[in-house]
Amino acid sequence: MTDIADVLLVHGGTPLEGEIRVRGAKNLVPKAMVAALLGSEPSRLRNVPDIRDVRVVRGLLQLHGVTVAPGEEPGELVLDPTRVESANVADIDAHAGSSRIPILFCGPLLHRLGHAFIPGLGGCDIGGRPIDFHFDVLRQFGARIEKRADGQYLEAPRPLRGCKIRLPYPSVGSTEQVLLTAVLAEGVTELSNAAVEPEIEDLICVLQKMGAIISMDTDRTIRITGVEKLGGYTHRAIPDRLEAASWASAALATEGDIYVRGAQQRSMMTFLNTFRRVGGAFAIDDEGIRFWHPGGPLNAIALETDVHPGFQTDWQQPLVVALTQASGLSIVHETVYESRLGFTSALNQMGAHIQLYRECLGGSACRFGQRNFLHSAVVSGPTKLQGADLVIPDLRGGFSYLIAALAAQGMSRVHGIGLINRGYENFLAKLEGLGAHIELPGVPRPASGDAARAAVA
Ligand SMILES: CC(=O)N[C@H]1[C@@H](OP(=O)(O)OP(=O)(O)OC[C@H]2O[C@@H](n3ccc(=O)[nH]c3=O)[C@H](O)[C@@H]2O)O[C@H](CO)[C@@H](O)[C@@H]1O
Ligand SMILES: C=C(OP(=O)(O)O)C(=O)O
Repeated sequence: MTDIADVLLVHGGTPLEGEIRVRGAKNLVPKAMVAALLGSEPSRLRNVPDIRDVRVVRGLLQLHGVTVAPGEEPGELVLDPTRVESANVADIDAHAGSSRIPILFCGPLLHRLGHAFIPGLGGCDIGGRPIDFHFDVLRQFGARIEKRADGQYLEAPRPLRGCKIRLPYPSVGSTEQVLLTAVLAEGVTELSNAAVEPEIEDLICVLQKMGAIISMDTDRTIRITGVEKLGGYTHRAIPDRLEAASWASAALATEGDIYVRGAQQRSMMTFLNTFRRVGGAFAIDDEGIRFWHPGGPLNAIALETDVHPGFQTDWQQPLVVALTQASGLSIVHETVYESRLGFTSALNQMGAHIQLYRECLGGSACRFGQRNFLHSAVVSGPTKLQGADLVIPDLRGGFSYLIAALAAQGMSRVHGIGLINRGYENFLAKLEGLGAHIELPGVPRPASGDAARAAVA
């Protein structure tokens, strides 16, 4: 049963207007925290958001003897890895919780301790999310992996050695696994078909600051020359382009106007082009990006998710809500995850017309085409949305339901909002600051000035 404090009442129909701030990227910050484990000195990470994935990694680092303390400026963490130690596997399991990051502890712990443990992983339920590439990679470095009832146990009988690896698909996590393992492995590692998302580039920046030698070729090949020792780093995390795009989609779907302080053009090029094709307006300055609905009808588009520099899959779900308001037929082809369109059935209950297909609709045939996955959608719009009872299925799906509820007429009851904390810092205060009419049953609303201040804090 859903906890009462986990239910949000949303009174829709009011455009979201005002300013919010995004801080460091969910898909970089926890990994930069793991990288600190590789150093022989403390590291300083800035622009750290207060989200659940950060708390999970903080807990796991502390279990391994890393001191994690606040730094001088707000949102700064100082991570001291000088006394790394083994942790109890039951404690690791208890802390790993909802995040996928624990698998990235493998390389650093194999280097520091000679052994590691992978607990059950969390992360969004948007596909099978196997970890076979991670295991293949770790074995190639020389790790031994043993599956037991409570998780996977790893050991490095000899120092890990650099190797030549080709990923079957440019997986973000597997690329990071290679980076975090290769930097202290003996010799050279060559990784081809690597993922090159902006968060991966930022992780490479972190590792380079620590003393790693990493080069990237134009053909998605990354070369890492192992070094004997790494120092600490001081780094400001890149802003969260996924959260920024979610607020942009919220502005469009609610016919609103949101200035996203911290949003950066460079990492959002593809999103911005798509947003403009749909008919959204934006203006970029040095501090952030303003997104708004310029009035008039929105345009239906064809959209295909892909690895960077393609349209990021985590942008897909929030934008689909805006596409329910566009005139005509939009086609969405999800090529990264096989089951990332299930959230649309609740949108249909609210009045949207979204039909799912097993075929690859759109540009190219993808890995899911000849299989039984509903991974393409046709969205016909515009449709008026009505408030409904919604149960949040995953992180971006959850934020999408908030957008849909805010765009809808009447009241929605959104269950399971705790999940949204995994990737959206302070989202309730941000919503309040943008003028959303929301209520947590049994919890008094802050004064509107307090909410507006909290939204940009
Ligand atoms: C914490 C984090 O950074 N999460 C992001 C990361 O997830 P994550 O790193 O888990 O995603 P991957 O890029 O690894 O996954 C992409 C595809 O590769 C497949 N795959 C992956 C690994 C493996 O061992 N075997 C395998 O088959 C997956 O099932 C999926 O179909 O990148 C995704 C793609 O940009 C984003 O949606 C997630 O927000
Ligand atoms: C899929 C996502 O994250 P994770 O990999 O942490 O589940 C996401 O951020 O949308």
